[in-house]
Amino acid sequence: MSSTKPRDVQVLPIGTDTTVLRSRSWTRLRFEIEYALAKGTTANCYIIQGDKTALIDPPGETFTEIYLAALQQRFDIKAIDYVILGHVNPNRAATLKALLEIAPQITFVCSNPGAINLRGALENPDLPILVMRGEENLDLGKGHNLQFVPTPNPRYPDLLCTYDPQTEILYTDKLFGAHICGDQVFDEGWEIFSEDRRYYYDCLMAPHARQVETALEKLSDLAVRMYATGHGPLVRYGLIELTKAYYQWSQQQTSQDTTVALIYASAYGNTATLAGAIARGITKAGVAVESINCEVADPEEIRAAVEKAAGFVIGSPTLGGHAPTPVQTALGIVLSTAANTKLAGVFGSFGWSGEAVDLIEGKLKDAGYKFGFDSIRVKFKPNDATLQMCEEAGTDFAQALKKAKKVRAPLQPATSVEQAVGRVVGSLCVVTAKQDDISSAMLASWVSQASFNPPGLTIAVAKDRALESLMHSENKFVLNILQEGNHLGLMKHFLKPFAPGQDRFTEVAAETADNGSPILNDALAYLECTVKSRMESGDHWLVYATVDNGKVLNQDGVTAVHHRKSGNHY
Ligand SMILES: Cc1cc2nc3c(=O)[nH]c(=O)nc-3n(C[C@H](O)[C@H](O)[C@H](O)COP(=O)(O)O)c2cc1C
Repeated sequence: MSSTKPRDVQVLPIGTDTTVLRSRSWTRLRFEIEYALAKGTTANCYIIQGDKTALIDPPGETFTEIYLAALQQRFDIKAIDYVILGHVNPNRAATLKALLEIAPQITFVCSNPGAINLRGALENPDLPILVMRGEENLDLGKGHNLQFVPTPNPRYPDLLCTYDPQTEILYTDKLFGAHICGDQVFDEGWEIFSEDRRYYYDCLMAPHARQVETALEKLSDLAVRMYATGHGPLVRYGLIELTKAYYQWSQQQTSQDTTVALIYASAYGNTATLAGAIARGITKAGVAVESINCEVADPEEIRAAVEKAAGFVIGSPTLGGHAPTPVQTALGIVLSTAANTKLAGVFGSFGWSGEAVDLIEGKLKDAGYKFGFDSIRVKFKPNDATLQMCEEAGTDFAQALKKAKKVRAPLQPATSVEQAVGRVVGSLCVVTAKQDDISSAMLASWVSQASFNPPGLTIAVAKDRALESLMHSENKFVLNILQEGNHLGLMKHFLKPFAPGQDRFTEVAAETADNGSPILNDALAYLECTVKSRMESGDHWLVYATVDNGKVLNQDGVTAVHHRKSGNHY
């Protein structure tokens, strides 16, 4: 859905006295892991006009101008009484300042941590702010007697939901969103958004599933007809299913028996972005993350998380040649709590000298900890390739923990059922994919034709494969079918362990297909494919793709087939 359409603002009434203004960005947008599906996004703002007028969540500065124009066309900005912020993002400061210039009487409404951030972002210690702790109401008149529910989590400690009993709309900011841009304001045919909503949850919510569960409980008493989300389509039709799914996905995380404590601080968001990518890599390998923002966590919380975890990862920016004090305090707690048999990892963003990562790594090394990945040092803001590397480092970390557990459990011989399943054969293939600066590959034999018209096939991709992140709907890839007798070299190459972010193609002869993915010169045939959908099937994603193009490279060869002893292995 990537497009060159210009940014715009879509305006639609959604309830009594209530209108949404969706600032739309159609371009692919990938500067944080949750945008990896590259379908653009919308920044949703709402206006409620009771006797008093409230604006909820004005967009960031890339929209300031067109947003104000759209607002001015339909509403009297001078008449705005309140601006409610479900989350204070510093990039909204420009829009807020512009609003204040036109309407200096505006009172801001946010949570207590939000108020601290807002005073900083607007560089005004005397800003009029109504702080909502959960007990207070804000009566706009005409029945819009707003209630507020703080739903903090480590990544967004200031998150605040707003409920309007008049319209039964719950303004959820980060909760229940999706990064997708389109003309559809609501989620009619809601299943079409399932993959996007799941991915959004996996990236943004899974690392603090415990706090999501608490938020769901707090919100469960409200009679809600619609979730007015901060991003993507508003949730009306799939409301019950999405709520249930949030419960279920969170429960899947909180009931995992292996967890990693992900402890970090981030002054400007860069280290937090790295933390997000590492968390995604860990959770996709079936290990839970307990994410901890040292700036808001109390020592007991850090201690409990580290004690329970099989491993820990610490992230820190370098500020003034040091790790910030909350990170140093957390490090002290880790060193005094965690047995040195626990696996460790270190990462951080820096500007020029980057002492923080060295300091943390040094102290952990001195204490005898083993590392699940080489320490990650990223200059300022990470790019796509860095995020991929972080995700893969997270997966390696989780796999090392799982392997350590397996070693302790004795190996069982294959059961007769497993042996029988093993008699299902598949062709040996290599799936290759390249999107901009990111590429990946995977040996695959669970491949099968699935449709004649259109020509389509399915591929089972293990959830913890690096390639998995390039196998979402509308992604392109090449299926390289290997030739019997000429397959061992390629098989060996693609089965070997690669370092996080390592290029899989430097030592193999390949050309580029029309869809941008590599074609292996030694393949018997190749198919250029587009992912249409994916189905969750246990520990794999079953990817259905249609074939756009293809060619046999050697008419005399036959397909290499993979014979197995057990259905428990590839
Ligand atoms: C006040 C200040 C001091 C900084 N000091 C250092 C430093 O001593 N060494 C360094 O490598 N980078 C330094 N930086 C750069 C930050 O480490 C860099 O911006 C990093 O991306 C911040 O990560 P964060 O977004 O997670 O807070 C400094 C930045 C600021 C604003």
